[in-house]
Amino acid sequence: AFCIQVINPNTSPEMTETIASAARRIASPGTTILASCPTQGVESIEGHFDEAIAAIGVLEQVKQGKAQGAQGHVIACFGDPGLLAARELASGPVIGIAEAAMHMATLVATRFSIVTTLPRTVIIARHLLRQYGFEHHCAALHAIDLPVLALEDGTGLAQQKVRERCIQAKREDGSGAIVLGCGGMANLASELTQELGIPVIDGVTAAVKMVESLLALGFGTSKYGDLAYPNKKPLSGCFDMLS
Ligand SMILES: O=C(O)C[C@H]1NC(=O)NC1=O
Repeated sequence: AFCIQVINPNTSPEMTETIASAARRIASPGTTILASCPTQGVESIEGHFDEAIAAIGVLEQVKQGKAQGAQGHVIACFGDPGLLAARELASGPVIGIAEAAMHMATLVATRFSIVTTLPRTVIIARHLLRQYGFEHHCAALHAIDLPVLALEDGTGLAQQKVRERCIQAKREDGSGAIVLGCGGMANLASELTQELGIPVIDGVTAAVKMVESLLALGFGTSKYGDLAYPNKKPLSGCFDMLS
């Protein structure tokens, strides 16, 4: 039985719920999901500035999750904000949804496409592909050109745009799989997989299963080298919460 913390790095309660329900749906029977989002920060993450703010909230949540017994952590934002810093703080595995979805896509197809929200986050996804070494696996990146919280506005427009973009990507890119580029798309993957007949991969569910796998294998984050716990030093002002 595992306890896995799933962190929505933005402060949207609706998106936290979307993410939490996807994580709980896929979790093994014995796995408890602790879903959370930062108490302060930014309601959606749509660029480098937002990610810098969100990363502090991720660290605060990881610290709290450890205290609540979390054995592993998921960072449920497609920019994987604060991933390496969170790995320094954590004992258990920490997996970002972008890396999780990308890894999974490479296991089932030779090429994958990414469908995300805004054009500017396409650029950030490109940075991640390079950082993770998946550039040559990714055939194309697409944006639905709607803000992240359009996924939670109840109109269904963003969901329809994601569906259209996935259909277009399958037709045009020659990709065998599609990666959904937002935590708020977590509830769309299984229906789109059925409709398109190819793996449409959401990073929230992928990351939960990867954390479960690492825990089942007895692996946490390696604390040898640059992911060792941070050097002890006084943290001033609002950062005291991270001491
Ligand atoms: O980068 C994106 O478009 C999506 C990313 N932003 C956010 O607030 N949650 C996410 O998954």
